[in-house]
Amino acid sequence: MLRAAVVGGTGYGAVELIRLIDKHPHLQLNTVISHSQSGTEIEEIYPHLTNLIHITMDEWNIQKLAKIIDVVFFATPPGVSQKLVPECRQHGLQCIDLSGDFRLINPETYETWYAYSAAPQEYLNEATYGLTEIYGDDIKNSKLISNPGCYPTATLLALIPAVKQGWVKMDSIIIDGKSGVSGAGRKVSLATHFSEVNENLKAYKLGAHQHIPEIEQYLQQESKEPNTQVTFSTHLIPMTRGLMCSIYFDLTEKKTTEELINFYTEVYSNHPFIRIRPEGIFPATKEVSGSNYCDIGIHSDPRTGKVTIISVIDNLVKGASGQAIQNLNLMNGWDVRTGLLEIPIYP
Ligand SMILES: NC(=O)C1=CN([C@@H]2O[C@H](COP(=O)(O)OP(=O)(O)OC[C@H]3O[C@@H](n4cnc5c(N)ncnc54)[C@H](OP(=O)(O)O)[C@@H]3O)[C@@H](O)[C@H]2O)C=CC1
Ligand SMILES: CC(=O)N[C@@H](CCC(=O)OP(=O)(O)O)C(=O)O
Repeated sequence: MLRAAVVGGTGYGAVELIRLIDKHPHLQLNTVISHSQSGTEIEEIYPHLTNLIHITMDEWNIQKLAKIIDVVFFATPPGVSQKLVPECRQHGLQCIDLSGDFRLINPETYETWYAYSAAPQEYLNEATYGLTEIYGDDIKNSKLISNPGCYPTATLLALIPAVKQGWVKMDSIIIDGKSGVSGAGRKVSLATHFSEVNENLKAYKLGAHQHIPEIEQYLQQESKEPNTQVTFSTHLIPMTRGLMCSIYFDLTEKKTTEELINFYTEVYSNHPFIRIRPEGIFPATKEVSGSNYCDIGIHSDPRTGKVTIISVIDNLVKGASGQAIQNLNLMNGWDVRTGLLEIPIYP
């Protein structure tokens, strides 16, 4: 049994981790750390946990923590984990960070897009990008995982197989992302106020989204194409969970829908959380809700020569806490599905 701590206790990422850890056969939730609510029972903040999780949230104290836990999940905003991970690693703890603090290799890029100082270089070097299906071999040997952002998860899983084959014209990629409001976390803001979001659809952070450099970094790495750039637009949609990326690109050589679907099905054949839809069928966010699946539909248009890929995830599961558990499974030699095999909640 591995003993776990979750940091950022009152947030959505944390409460989703608590749900997943609770049903994981090799994990025990030993402590929940809260910056704002230490001393408070978690069920006071989240009554849906009543009679299920009895934990009084605590404050951060590495000396105390190191004696009672083996792994720390950080579900905190940018700028927090980069200060706490070094002391965890010095005590030999496994770390999985849900924030963007360790995702960008170049510290200056992080500082530009996140407007915080970057994490110490030593730990940026140590961190492994936790896009499970693509970097599984590296994840198995890592003790510090930088969990991908939600949009990059849906986007990179959809693009990397074709990019690696050299089939994608790298200057043609357009990613149209849409997210439910829980993607913005639990904190209150005007942008996520009910009356602003309900029966409304709006674009946000155009040209300024922190996931742009993350997507470009990994597409560049996989394509070996210097200065890879993408057009990425994000939209807030009036639902709680779920994220869809509609991705468009030009092919470098002719490929039919059937050829692409067969290829993707083969690439992901040993990856239980990726489901490729048959020709003419495209996934919807509800089809993955509450689950760790990433569902992908592909269409190659013979008229225009353009490919459209639709990729959907639950932002809080495959886009955050589920993928974190999936990575922990790999790090510890457990079956990647452990604690995660769940039929999505439908309707
Ligand atoms: N929501 C999503 O779909 C996804 C989120 N992420 C990332 O995961 C991380 C957590 O997201 P999410 O749970 O949604 O965010 P929330 O805003 O819901 O929760 C973050 C929590 O972090 C704690 N916190 C806030 N400020 C500080 C601070 N200055 N120092 C220490 N702790 C602080 C708070 O909990 P407390 O006061 O109890 O400590 C807060 O509730 C973020 O980095 C986010 O970008 C990644 C992918 C998807
Ligand atoms: C709806 C919404 O606001 N979503 C957030 C996703 C946050 C996230 O996954 O991001 P990081 O961990 O990279 O900060 C956004 O678009 O910024």
